[in-house]
Amino acid sequence: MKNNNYGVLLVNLGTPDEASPAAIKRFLSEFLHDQRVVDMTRWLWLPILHGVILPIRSPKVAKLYQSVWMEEGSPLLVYSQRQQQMLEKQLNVPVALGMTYGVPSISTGLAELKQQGCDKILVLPLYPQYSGTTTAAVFDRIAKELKQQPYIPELRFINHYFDHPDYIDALALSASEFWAENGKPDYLLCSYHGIPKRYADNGDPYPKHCHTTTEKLAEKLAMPRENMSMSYQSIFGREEWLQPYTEATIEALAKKGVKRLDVMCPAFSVDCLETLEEIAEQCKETFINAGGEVFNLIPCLNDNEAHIRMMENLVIQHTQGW
Ligand SMILES: C=CC1=C(C)c2cc3[nH]c(cc4nc(cc5[nH]c(cc1n2)c(C)c5CCC(=O)O)C(CCC(=O)O)=C4C)c(C)c3C=C
Ligand SMILES: [Fe+2]
Ligand SMILES: [Fe+2]
Repeated sequence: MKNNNYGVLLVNLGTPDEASPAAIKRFLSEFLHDQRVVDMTRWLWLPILHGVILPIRSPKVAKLYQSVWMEEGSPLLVYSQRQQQMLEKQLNVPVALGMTYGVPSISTGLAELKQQGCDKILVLPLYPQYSGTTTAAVFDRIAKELKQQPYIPELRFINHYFDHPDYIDALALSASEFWAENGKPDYLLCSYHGIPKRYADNGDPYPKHCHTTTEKLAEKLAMPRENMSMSYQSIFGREEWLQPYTEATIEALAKKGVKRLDVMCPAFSVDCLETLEEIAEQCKETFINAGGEVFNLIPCLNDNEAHIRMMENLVIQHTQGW
């Protein structure tokens, strides 16, 4: 390996280590304790979390995870590990994987890089669109970890890549390759993970980033704008989230006469519960029940060659001078 003394920490959200209610409860508990994710006053939120959400949601969500679980484990982890291995091979510098919640943690990822002699670290959160709920949560974890160390490495942090030409190209290529094999749909919907609307009103740029990604992708695909739009999925809790909601959009499209619908999920770097179950299973059922005929989830970029090349270029750009 080259010895520039720098390493890359790839970060994603994290996932349960088993598809059992107990493992999911552990994961959700860590995730939903983070005030970046749920900002409600602690004395109000903690009784709801421990008294209602964890006991009720864990067994329910366990069944959903079981429906997408792969032989090697949770899809989010399996694809993330492939990305780490491929990027390391491609760059020929140490690349470690760390999850904000669960294992492998950010702490073990940083330790791995330290052990390999890296005193410069580039952090690449695999969230193309910045959100305080995801990207800033990564930053918090890194700061918390390094707080305990006498020597901190030189750090660089990639905030977003929602409009990076290589990212847009990778998305466009994955759609065109999918269509070359399966034919073109009547309509393409870009479904992004949602956040509470209030967070955006308070300055989270996430929806602006999602809009830009969609616009640039539409342009690149030369897709007529009447045949393409965007929406937000994975609503949680009672307050209003970013609109339009994915499920209602899909139902309306079927009722308007769209027979074949393809959905892409550009905010997800890898396929996971939210794409493989919520979109490919639940939303497909909604579409068919409302009169649609053919529904496809275009897979996430996962370990696509173009996706790894995009990461490689991001790393090269952000390590100039190292
Ligand atoms: C409670 C609020 C949540 C916010 C805000 C939120 C933002 C957010 N999440 C992702 C990416 C992922 N989320 C995933 C699962 C997931 N998300 C929430 C809640 C919030 N997400 C929950 C409770 C869960 C767990 C499943 C469930 O109980 O429904 C995942 C998948 C993880 C997996 O194991 O496969 C991803 C990825 C983004 C990008 C985002 C904000 C932009
Ligand atoms: Fe989420
Ligand atoms: Fe979901």
